[in-house]
Amino acid sequence: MVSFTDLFLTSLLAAAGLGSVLPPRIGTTKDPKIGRLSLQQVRNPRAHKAFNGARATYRTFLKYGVPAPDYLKKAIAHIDEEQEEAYARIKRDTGSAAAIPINEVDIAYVTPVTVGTPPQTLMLDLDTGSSDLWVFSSLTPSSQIRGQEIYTPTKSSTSQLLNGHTWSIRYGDGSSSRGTVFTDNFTIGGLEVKSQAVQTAQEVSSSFTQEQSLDGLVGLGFSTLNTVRPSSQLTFFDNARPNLDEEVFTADLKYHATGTYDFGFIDSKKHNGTITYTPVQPSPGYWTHSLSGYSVGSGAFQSSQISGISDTGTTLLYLPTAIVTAYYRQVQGAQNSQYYGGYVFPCASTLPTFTFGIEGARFTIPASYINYTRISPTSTTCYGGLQSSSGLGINIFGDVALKAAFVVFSGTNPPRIGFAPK
Ligand SMILES: Cc1noc(C)c1CN(C)Cc1cc2n(n1)CCN(c1cc(N)ncn1)C2
Repeated sequence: MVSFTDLFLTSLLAAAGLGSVLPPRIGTTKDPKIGRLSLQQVRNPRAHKAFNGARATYRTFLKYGVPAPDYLKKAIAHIDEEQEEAYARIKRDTGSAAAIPINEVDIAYVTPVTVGTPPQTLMLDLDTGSSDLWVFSSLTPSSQIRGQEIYTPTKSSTSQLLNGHTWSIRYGDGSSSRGTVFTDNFTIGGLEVKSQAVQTAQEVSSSFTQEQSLDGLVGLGFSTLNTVRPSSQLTFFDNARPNLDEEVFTADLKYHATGTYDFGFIDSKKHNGTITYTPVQPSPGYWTHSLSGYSVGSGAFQSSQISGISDTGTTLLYLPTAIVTAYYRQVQGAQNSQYYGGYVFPCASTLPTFTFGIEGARFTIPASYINYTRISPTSTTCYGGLQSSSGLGINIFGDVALKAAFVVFSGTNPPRIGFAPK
């Protein structure tokens, strides 16, 4: 038989958050035959603070009506104080920084970062589709620099040459860069990584030279894709992860507006409703996952697993030809132009929306995102934000799709990616 006193003590300790130190709490089942009460205990889920023994002893004095000695009350305060200090010392890092479109059609987004001591500020493209952190630098030939900010390692007291290491990268559009490697302090949005591998460009292709608003890239793909040799280097996220509150970073990219990248936390003010997660295949190193299907305008949703990569460094949405033709079939005057290298249509066309599925959730890309840009400032022909992936060998969920959602890149084990409405 369980006495009233035991029940009282148990409920008192549970209420005091001490339930976690008790054997499991008591559930109740009544046995009609013998009128006995058997109680199965479960943990108090709310008991997350450390145990204060002095407080437990104090309560025992109370329980038996014995005045507690003064030293006991002081002991309770001493233990509480030390526990609070301990919690404060477990510093947990987070960061938050702007994602600024570099031109009027959101061709890419750049984020202010600092490198070195004293800090040198550069505007870099955070790119989940690659894993090299490279910058225009004092080692880049001046003929290849046109207005970009550069990192000068010799001006940083914390820079160190990574002797004998080089890198070379080529992107999907044929643009490329290569060079040498330093380590230095690197921060994004207040989140610092000491001794981050910073790849200094000794050569960049003309398309980077022409992009004066972009001083380099921060690869946020998996570190397996890093091109530094003889030993590959870790991405900023992989270096920061052990100190982050949560092993995540989020992308809140916006149409013709500045959004944010957050590291180490999920800002509930940036999304509405639930985040739908889906598994990520981390090999060979992209954020590879599947869509659960699509629909065009108000058409019926077509369920089908569409594997691809969520890539913040790619401007447009590239999907299988069958889906893309189904979309542009709804657009009067649309055609797949070899001359312009993709689907184009009269700029005055009324475009349908495009909806993609993540598991059971649905995300609709507004027509305006797909009316991407005029072929030229005076042209009446426009280029689509949705294009065929047939030449790429992979489907790419680029910025046109990602800016329609709040996206959580979760470096947990196993990795996963989450999409939420916003
Ligand atoms: C193109 C383009 N994309 O963004 C910008 C800026 C441009 C303009 N262009 C003149 C310059 C340029 C080319 C690239 N970039 N910048 C950024 C990285 N690129 C990627 C990343 C990635 N994950 N996948 C494919 N390419 C290619």
